Amino acid sequence: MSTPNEYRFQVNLSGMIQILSNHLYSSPKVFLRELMQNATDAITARKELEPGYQGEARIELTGTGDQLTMMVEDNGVGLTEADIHEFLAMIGQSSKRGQQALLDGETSFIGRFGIGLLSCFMVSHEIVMLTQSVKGGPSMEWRGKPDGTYTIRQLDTQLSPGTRVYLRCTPEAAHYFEAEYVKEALFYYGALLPYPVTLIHDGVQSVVNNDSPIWLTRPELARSCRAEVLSFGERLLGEKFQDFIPLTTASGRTGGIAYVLPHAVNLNAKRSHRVYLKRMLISEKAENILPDWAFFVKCLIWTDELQPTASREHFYENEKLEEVRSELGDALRMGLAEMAEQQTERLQKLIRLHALSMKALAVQDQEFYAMIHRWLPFETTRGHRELGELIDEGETLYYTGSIDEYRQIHHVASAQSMLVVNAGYIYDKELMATLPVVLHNVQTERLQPDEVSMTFTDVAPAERNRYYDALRLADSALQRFRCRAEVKGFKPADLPVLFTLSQESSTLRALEKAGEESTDLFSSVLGSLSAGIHSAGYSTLYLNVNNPIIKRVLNTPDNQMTPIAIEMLYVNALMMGHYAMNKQELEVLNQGIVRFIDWGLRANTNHEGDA
Ligand SMILES: Nc1ncnc2c1ncn2[C@@H]1O[C@H](COP(=O)(O)OP(=O)(O)OP(=O)(O)O)[C@@H](O)[C@H]1O
Repeated sequence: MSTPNEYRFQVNLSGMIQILSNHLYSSPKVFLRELMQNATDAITARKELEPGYQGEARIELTGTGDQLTMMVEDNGVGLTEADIHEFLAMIGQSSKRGQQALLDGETSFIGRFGIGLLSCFMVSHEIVMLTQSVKGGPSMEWRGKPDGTYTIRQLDTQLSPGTRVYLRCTPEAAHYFEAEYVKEALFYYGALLPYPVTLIHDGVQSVVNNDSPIWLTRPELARSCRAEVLSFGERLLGEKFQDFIPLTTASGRTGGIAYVLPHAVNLNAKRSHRVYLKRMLISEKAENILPDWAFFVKCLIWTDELQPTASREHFYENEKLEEVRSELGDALRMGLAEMAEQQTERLQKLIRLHALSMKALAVQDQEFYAMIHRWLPFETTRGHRELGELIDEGETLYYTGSIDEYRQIHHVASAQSMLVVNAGYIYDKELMATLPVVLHNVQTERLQPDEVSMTFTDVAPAERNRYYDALRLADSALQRFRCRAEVKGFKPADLPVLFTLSQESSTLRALEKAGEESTDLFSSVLGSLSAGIHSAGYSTLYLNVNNPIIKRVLNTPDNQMTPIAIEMLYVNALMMGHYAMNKQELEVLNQGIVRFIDWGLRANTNHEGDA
């Protein structure tokens, strides 16, 4: 057997660049972020060698058209010839992964994957780097091409330590090299950088990041610089905010500002925050850095302890992230608690705008619920009210468990001034159920629609006897819907009937509806399930003796008209209660409408004939 020959994998660099640009980076514009990160890391490395060293970065734009060139210069550590061979000539190799960093995942640098520089090939056909290491040696030039070839040469002149990267734009990327665009992009990525970033164009120099405000590193000071914090948020996040909550953590290695969104947000809206790693913008879409309930804020967060993924757009889901997320959540919660104690008007305003968020949080945290409960809004039979007002009424708080249940009873309940909360919306049922646990002097009780009938007035036996014939006709008309008729008096008088379902009949209706829409096999399974609850599954159609139409129906029973009128009132009550109708009920509705039109027209023709 011959010995196997050993070969080395070859990398198709242009193929890899395609993959990176299509799958890793969201847009070619990220090349500037990668260059700024490298400059920042180089300055950090130099500061480690020379504590107190003042770093800076300069970005110069020259030329026009296809000669448009960008130069990004830093006064960081630079590279020796050996460094170039080790780190620039080898994709995936990075000078930023020291032994310790590998062991504990901690590093003072942003880069770690050894691929960031390749993003420059999305906007340029060549990367030229001139560099001088602080360790000495000659100044070097490295030229890399997207086909994977590169050249290295020693320069005749000695540069001062640091690195310059030159890129000449491709025609498609010209936009990313325009001065206005570059200025905005530099601010976007580098607004918080702790060293000056200067843009030079047409002989004009401008520093794009002014001095970092003090509250950046110490968010607890932000409150005393309110106007400045708000205008900073507006410039960075493009929205006019009116309120914010500083976010601090115990370690002080992550912090930020949570700007309260000035508009209500959809529960499903993406909760993306802007995160700076070592003061450099890493992600504007970080979704996983705050708890889910924090959808009423947009945050600027800075951290030096989390690890970004290679795309930089997310952070690794690890224990550290979990810890930071929960600490930031606590800080937000504490900010709200402080408002509840000291600035109730501010909190009230916030809750009005973001009630859903507050309710989500209150469901999770009873202490918080107790603190803010007074301002939570609910829909009730007495209009939209805040919970504090409802509690002050001093009554047991009745609530329904679904919107449909509420619809069934709210006419009757509100006509009788009965206070019922519609707890059918998200979180409301849980909040009503746990309220007595949170506030011991408050009673709540879930109301079933059939319990509302208890507030009806009974009809005297003699009067009831008079309706015997009409009720018999009504019962037999409703028999096939497993419903019975009952006469009661209730308000409002213009409500002719009220339909209520017991728990069993509600299940039965749902099973039957599902059966109609399922395959034969499944519907027979559902059929056998429903057989078990048939006997108990009767619903009730309450006929309101105070209503003029019902009075007429009850007082003039008619073998032909009464059953049809009762059937129509029955389907009408189903519609009012938002029940899904089965086929049989829909047929009744259709036939009834046609019949009534027919009668109406006939009656009209007869009148005309009379005339
Ligand atoms: N401005 C610079 N100054 C000094 N060294 C640099 C500079 N830019 C790049 N390098 C060197 O080139 C290497 C490769 O850079 P590249 O941006 O591709 O990857 P990285 O920054 O190490 O990691 P990542 O892919 O996570 O950004 C770096 O590890 C660093 O050694």
